[in-house]
Amino acid sequence: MRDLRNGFALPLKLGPRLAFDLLRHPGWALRTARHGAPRFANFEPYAERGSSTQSLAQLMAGQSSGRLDWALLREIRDCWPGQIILKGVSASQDAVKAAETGIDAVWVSNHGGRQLSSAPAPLDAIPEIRRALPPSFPLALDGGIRSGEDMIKALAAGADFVFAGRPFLYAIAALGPSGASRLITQFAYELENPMAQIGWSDLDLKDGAG
Ligand SMILES: Cc1cc2nc3c(=O)[nH]c(=O)nc-3n(C[C@H](O)[C@H](O)[C@H](O)COP(=O)(O)O)c2cc1C
Repeated sequence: MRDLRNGFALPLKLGPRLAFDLLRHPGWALRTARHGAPRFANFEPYAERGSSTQSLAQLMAGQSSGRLDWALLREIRDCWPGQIILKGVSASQDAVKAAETGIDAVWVSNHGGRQLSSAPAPLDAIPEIRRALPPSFPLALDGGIRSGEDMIKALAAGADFVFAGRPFLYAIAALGPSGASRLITQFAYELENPMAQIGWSDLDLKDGAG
């Protein structure tokens, strides 16, 4: 699966635009030359290091084949003694079925809108899902969370846990490794003002608060 379009052949092929990027970001160019292009560590058992973007995309597409139906989920449940969180749920009927199948928590998500452009926004989907499940059933949410205020909306709409994906990529791309902790500090800061505005003194009190 090794593809020679990685490495130095690629900039030459892509021409002046990439050469311009290399000149503007020599540190990045040197790191890439030394360590190779960034890769998904979780793909490593399945794809050779240095595989092309196209072959990784094919591998990924093979993972989304629609084979995961409720019967298979039941089999997985019966085989796996640990906890299972089902990610990608956006309909209350599916959330209820997941709970009936013995799933421990549901993660309301459209995978960042990257799989199906028309998938509903998790923030729109979660209130009905929350109403359909017992209050103590754990619900997580991600997708489009960009600020502390977004987190408050998700929590108020029924989430027990809120996650962010791409903001961490952006923060690290902009600031390097320290970007991740900087973003967490920023999120914490952004939570404080809306909490004060709506009278939440503690996130644990959200269910009892106005
Ligand atoms: C580069 C990238 C790769 C992702 N790969 C997966 C994946 O393999 N499986 C998955 O369930 N979600 C995947 N996601 C979706 C994230 O887990 C998460 O649901 C999404 O990024 C949340 O939305 P946000 O980025 O708007 O916060 C990926 C997201 C990005 C940006």
